[in-house]
This record gives sequence, C-alpha cells and structure tokens, in this order.
Amino acid sequence: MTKFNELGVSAPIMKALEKMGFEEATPIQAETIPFALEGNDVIGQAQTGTGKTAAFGIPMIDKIDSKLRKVQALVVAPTRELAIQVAEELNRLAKFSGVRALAIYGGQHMDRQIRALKDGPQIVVATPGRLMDHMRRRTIRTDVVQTAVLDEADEMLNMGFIDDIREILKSIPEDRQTLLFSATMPKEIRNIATTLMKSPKEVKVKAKEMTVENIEQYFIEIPEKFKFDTLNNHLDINSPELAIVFGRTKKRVDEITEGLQARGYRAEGIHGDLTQGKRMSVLNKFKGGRVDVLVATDVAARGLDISGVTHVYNFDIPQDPESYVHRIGRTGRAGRTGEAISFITPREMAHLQLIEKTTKSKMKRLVPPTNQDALRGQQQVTIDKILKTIEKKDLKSYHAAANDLLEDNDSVSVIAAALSLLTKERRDAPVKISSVAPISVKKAQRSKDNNRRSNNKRFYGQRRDSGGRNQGGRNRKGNFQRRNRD
Ligand SMILES: Nc1ncnc2c1ncn2[C@@H]1O[C@H](COP(=O)(O)OP(=O)(O)OP(=O)(O)O)[C@@H](O)[C@H]1O
Ligand SMILES: [Mg+2]
Repeated sequence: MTKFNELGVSAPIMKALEKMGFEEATPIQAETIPFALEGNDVIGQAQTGTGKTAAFGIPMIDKIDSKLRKVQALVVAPTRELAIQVAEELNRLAKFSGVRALAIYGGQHMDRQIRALKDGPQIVVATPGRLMDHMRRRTIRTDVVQTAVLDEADEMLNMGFIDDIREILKSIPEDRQTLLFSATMPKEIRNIATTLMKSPKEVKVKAKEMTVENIEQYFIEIPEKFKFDTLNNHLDINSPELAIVFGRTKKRVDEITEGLQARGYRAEGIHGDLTQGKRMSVLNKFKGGRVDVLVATDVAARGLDISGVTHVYNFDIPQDPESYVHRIGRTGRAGRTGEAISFITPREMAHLQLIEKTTKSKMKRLVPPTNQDALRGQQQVTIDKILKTIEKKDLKSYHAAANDLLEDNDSVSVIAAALSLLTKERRDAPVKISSVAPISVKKAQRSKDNNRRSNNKRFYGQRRDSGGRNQGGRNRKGNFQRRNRD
C-alpha cells in the first residue's frame, strides 16, 4: 500500500485527502500520479470504483497556477450527472489549493454558465456537446489549457463523439498533457485514443478479473414472463439498502418503475428522455435514501458513485460485456461489498458465457426464490426489528398489556398477529411488463469478435447452485480503506 506523500503530492492536497478520509492511494492512483506529475500522457485502466477520478485529479490540480484565473484544465465526460460528480470530487480535492472546478453541461441555461465561467474557474468539467458550443461562442478560452482529461473515454468514442473530441483537443495548445481513463478499454478505442496523444504511458492495474472481487456476481436463468415477480421476491428477501435495476429500453424502465410502485416499493426511473431537472431530482432522492430502487437504462451506469448501493439487478442483460462491467460497478465501490444479480432468459445463456469470458469472472447460479421465500424475507426484517427493540428499548410499560394478552391467547397466536401487523407485505397489484426479444447471440458473437481479449477456454458446467437467500455483509479486504466521508 502506498501513502500519498510518497507520490510527491503537494501539502494542500494532502490536507484535502486527510479531510476526505483517504488514507492510502489505490493501485491506479499509486501508478498514475508520479507519471502524470512528470508530464506524461497517460492511458489509465482500472476496475470500477477504484478511484480513477482522484488518479487524474490530483496531478491535474497540482499543475495548476492558482493565481491565474483562467481555464487550465479541461475534463470531458459522457453524461451530465458524471460531469457534476467529477467536478464535486475535484473541488473536494482542490479545497486547500485555491483552485476551483466548474461543471458545464447541456440542459442548463447558457447565460448562467457564461456568468459562472467569467468567475474564473481553473478547471472545467464538461460534456462534449456543450463544451463545443462554448468553444464556438468563445465563452470558454482554451489558450492556456495544459491538461485535458477524457473520463470514460471508450464510452465517449462509442457514442460517436470522436469528431467532437478531436476538435476539442485540436483547439487546446499542442504541448498539453492528455489523460484518458476508463474501467474498460477495447483495443480499437485504445488505438484511436493513441492518435490523439503523445507516446502515452499505459497504466493498467494488473487484476485477474475486469470486475472487482468485492462484488458477488450471480445469475438467475428465468423466462421473460417471470422476471418481474422474481425481482419482487429478490427485493423482499434482500431488503437492499439501495438497489439499481437496469432495463434495456426507456419503455422498459418506465414499465418496471410503474410496476414496482404499484407493488408498494419506493422506486423511480431514470433515462435519457427525462428532463435534466427530473434526472437530478431522482438521483438526489436516491442518494438521500428517499427512493430505494433506481430503475435505469445504461445512462446511470457510467462512472456514477453513489455510496450505499448494495445490489445491482440486470433485469435484462446488456448487449456488450463492457456495459455489464460498468453496470455492476455501481456497487462494491471504494472497498465496500455488493451483489450483482443478472436475469438471463434460457435463450440468452450463450450471452452469459460471452460476458464471463470477457470479464474473466464467473457468475454463480441462483435458483429463483419463491413467493414463500419472499414472505419469509420480509418477516425476517420484522423479526430483526423486534429483536433490536428488545435489546435497546425499555419495554416495562408494555409488560402488563402483554401479560393480559397471554392470559386469553396462546403465545404463538399473539406473536404471529404482531408479526403480521408489522410486516410490510407486498401489494398484490397486477403488473404487466411488455416482453422484449432476447439478446441475439449472433450480435453477441460480433461484439465478441470486436472485443476479443482472452483465449482462455473455460468450462461452464461447474456452477455451484445456491439457494434462495444470499449472505449479505461479507467482509472482503478491499483495495483500500477510508476512515470517514467528507
Ligand atoms: N485512496 C482512496 N481512499 C479511499 N476512498 C477513495 C480513494 N480514492 C477514491 N476513493 C473514493 O472511492 C469512490 C470511487 O472513486 P471513483 O468514482 O473515482 O472511481 P472510478 O475508478 O472512477 O470508478 P468508475 O469506473 O465507476 O468510474 C469515490 O467515492 C471516491 O471518493
Ligand atoms: Mg470514474
């Protein structure tokens, strides 16, 4: 484990790191920071949730002249939510450095952004489209930019932003430093990327698997029409603190959300058709715990760092293995544990193997839980509450009433009635989710050819069957520890 002061990090940043509770550098930080401080271009690839933001943020901030109130670093990110989050993390890191980061994204008033830009932030974190707008209007000057960062580089290139990115980079002084980061970096994308950089150093954290080991990965083989009830049962059994459910299309996300709400869950959906205001308010409710289940298309997958996400459900498996990696990576962050459960229809089983092969990790088979298991799960929540109350609360004032009850009734009936009153049973609302075609293996094959990474032959006949209830709260040693949150 490496301490940050061994990496040549400045005193103001050390102070910020201490405040943020970062005790040791993660592997990607330990490897990238010295390279980047020397001025090298870097392509950084490391698993989800392992601190890539600070890996590029720390050296970037340390290079900035805090007295110069001009944009000296530009970070480009694929989504608005991510731009906001990255700017927040950079501002925490730069708190004592006299440096400020501003997020700039579509869907927000131009005038407001122009005013904020005039205030002189030294770092701008932007989505590509809006950044191009500002550059064309000359409301962002890039003449003294010395660092450019592409966060989630492969996604931006996949989304067809390559020409925008080229144009953005062309307008930045040539002697700039370019840093490029993602948890996944298909070869083609890396090749394109190198044409935008100067003899980049590749920092790839050597990990056996593309996914972090603190995420337990499961799959359930299940016909399309049973997916929704199975999801309900699972939520009841696991009572996740926060869960994200990924659906393939916007329509699907809407239907799952409405269905979950009808059954009494605190669920909200998020996808690209919602206004920026709505997307932010849903995310904030989820972060604040006022929504327990976030139903999302891949919009929410890239880069979002929400602490407390204990479960990720792939209601539909994603088309490409990279999306799988980013989706499940919303849990198990910063050394915490998490579970990912993927619903796979029988015809999609070949696709599961493709994902496993690419990520070099295995999913364990789960048998679909029954309604009975689900009820038991909910009852267990009540039992836990009762036991806690016995332990923590002085119940003497209830003793007389309890004794009265037991005089005329047997104890099992009394407790069963109390349990039934306290248990939140799922509402029995009818829910219909329109069915979608299974992911075609032919397409999957194409994507495998595109992303071939490993020739490892694997034997798939050895999955361990494990029954209904998962064991939560495993304590695995993560990559790093954190004392407290800022
Ligand atoms: N050295 C550290 N010690 C403790 N916590 C850290 C450290 N570095 C980063 N973190 C925290 O870990 C979490 C994940 O970091 P971050 O979002 O940068 O991950 P990432 O690698 O960019 O993931 P993704 O691939 O999903 O974008 C954040 O909450 C961050 O504050
Ligand atoms: Mg990230």
